Amino acid sequence: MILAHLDVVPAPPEGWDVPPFSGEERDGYIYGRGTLDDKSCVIGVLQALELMLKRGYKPKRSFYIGLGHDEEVSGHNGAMKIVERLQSRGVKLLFVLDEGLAVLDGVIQGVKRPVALIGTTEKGSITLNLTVNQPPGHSSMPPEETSIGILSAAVSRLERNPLPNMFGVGPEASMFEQLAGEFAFPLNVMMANLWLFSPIISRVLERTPSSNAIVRTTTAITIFNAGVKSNVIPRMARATVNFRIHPGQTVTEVLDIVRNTISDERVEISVLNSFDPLPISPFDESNFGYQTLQRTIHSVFSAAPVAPGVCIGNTDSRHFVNLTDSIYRFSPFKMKSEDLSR
Ligand SMILES: CCCCCCCC/C=C\CCCCCCCC(=O)N[C@@H](Cc1ccc(O)cc1)C(=O)O
Repeated sequence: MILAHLDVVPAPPEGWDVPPFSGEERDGYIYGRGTLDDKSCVIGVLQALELMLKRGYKPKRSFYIGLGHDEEVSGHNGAMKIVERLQSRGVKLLFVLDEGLAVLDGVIQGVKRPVALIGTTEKGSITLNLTVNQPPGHSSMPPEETSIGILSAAVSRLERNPLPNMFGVGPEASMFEQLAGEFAFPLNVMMANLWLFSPIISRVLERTPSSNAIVRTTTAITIFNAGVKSNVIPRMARATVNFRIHPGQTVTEVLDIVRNTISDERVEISVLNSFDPLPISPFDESNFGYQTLQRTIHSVFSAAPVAPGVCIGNTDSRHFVNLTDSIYRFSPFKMKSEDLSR
């Protein structure tokens, strides 16, 4: 089964060089909301189908295409409904392919050639609301601590105490082992001997946001709200924090650590949503899905080396775990490091 999604995140007008829904082409890039995520995959699938129909191609086995319309808000009415329908028909899938990792060109420090990473798992997630309620008042006679001050301190403790570096505990180690030959000396020797060098490598990886995201559960403060007037001390302050859980940890473990880090009973913690990291899909030589993908990537991307990786974002494919044990996340395009912020 091949998945992609039609919806995009909002596109407020400010900050765009071109209108966000113009799809304008400039210097070899198409600009527009959702170009990467996930219109390119949708168009790729549709064009392939059109070509196959035109050529009268008869596939050797049945396949499904699933185009979700609400992936960006967790896929409850798109992907989940598709899964329900397939389950009611007793369908089992050989493998699922969804958006995810890509052919990375210069993204992994020390690797010269473009390498294709197939996401064989994806991180879990927890979204929390942190709320502080303290007596309101007039700014002319402030108390020692306000709701805003207490909440800011809690949020700052979370940022200053990141969750532990888990390099070597999760599947990201297999990625570096498989890519060892792509690094120049002495990194090639270090990657092939992680039993000895993983303490050094893990420290290097945590220095950059994209590689830090693969070695630990990340903490992102995404919403912060309090106050309505400059001379009024508000009763309530609230922050939203999103954690992306490393495959070596669980929701329960992360929540325990977060409670200990905040360690302030005045900060009420409520879980808005959470799920554990996804199971690791097989990537051995006998796995039909992984091998088919690897062969296809080799033929399209000039024999780029292929390795399993951890998808740091979440996808609709996470809803398919009861239909198959083989879920792969790969978007068929090249990504350079400067593209990560696009
Ligand atoms: C050693 C260095 C390795 C660096 C690897 C970095 C490569 C980055 C390449 C691609 C980024 C991965 C993006 C994956 C697709 C993410 C899709 C997405 O945006 N999802 C959202 C929304 C969402 C979707 C489904 C859910 O169930 C929840 C949320 C997200 O927030 O994750």
